[in-house]
Amino acid sequence: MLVTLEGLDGSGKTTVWEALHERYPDAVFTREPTNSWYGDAVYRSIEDDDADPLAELFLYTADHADHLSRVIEPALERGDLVISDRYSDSRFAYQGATLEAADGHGLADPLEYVVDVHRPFSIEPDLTIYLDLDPETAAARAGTTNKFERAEYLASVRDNYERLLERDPDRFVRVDATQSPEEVLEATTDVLAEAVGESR
Ligand SMILES: Nc1ncnc2c1ncn2[C@@H]1O[C@H](COP(=O)(O)OP(=O)(O)O)[C@@H](O)[C@H]1O
Ligand SMILES: Cc1cn([C@H]2C[C@H](O)[C@@H](COP(=O)(O)OP(=O)(O)O)O2)c(=O)[nH]c1=O
Repeated sequence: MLVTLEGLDGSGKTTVWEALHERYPDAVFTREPTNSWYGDAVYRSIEDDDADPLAELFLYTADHADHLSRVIEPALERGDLVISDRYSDSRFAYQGATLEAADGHGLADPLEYVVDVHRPFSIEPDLTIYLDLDPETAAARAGTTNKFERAEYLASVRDNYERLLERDPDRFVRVDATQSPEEVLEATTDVLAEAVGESR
């Protein structure tokens, strides 16, 4: 079973993901960007304020393809529970917003384009937990250390996440990320326990 955690920078994904290690000791914990050299390339791009948005999309997507074949597919074939801190929806929301800000880069609907790029080869999560937080609080928590962590940009990323939730209401579960870390963890654990129970 593939579970993904999504949300704006600073929404508390990594905090929850780390706490879940203890609750699900047998699960495979993974993340995007990954710790491979593809992931290193992605982090170089994040630090580059002038990165071409389309080039950046394909760097992230290369990292995702490698993540699928090296980590996700083998784990799912073994029947493991996989919990990923960010996954394809981050690309749909973030690169959709970056391309949109670049006048769509000639694309009629950047978010749909990014979804289409993934469709032939990617694996859809069984469950996506969306940590919902307003962009101002998210940017403040994240510390605005990179180009993606500014409130204005995060507002358009959040709009994209809302589109994704609307088109896929059965896969997404929204968790209110303004709650305390303990409450966010409890809500996430409840959702996970139900989903894991159902899949047995
Ligand atoms: N529920 C919460 N309420 C307040 N602060 C939080 C909460 N969850 C995480 N934080 C803090 O916000 C910052 C970003 O959290 P993090 O888990 O790294 O978010 P993300 O992985 O989504 O970027 C960290 O300093 C973390 O301690
Ligand atoms: C996985 C992924 C991340 N990102 C962005 C979100 C983050 O600003 C940055 C690094 O991701 P991450 O290390 O998960 O940041 P955080 O823990 O602050 O949420 O990359 C994308 O734009 N597209 C993607 O596909």
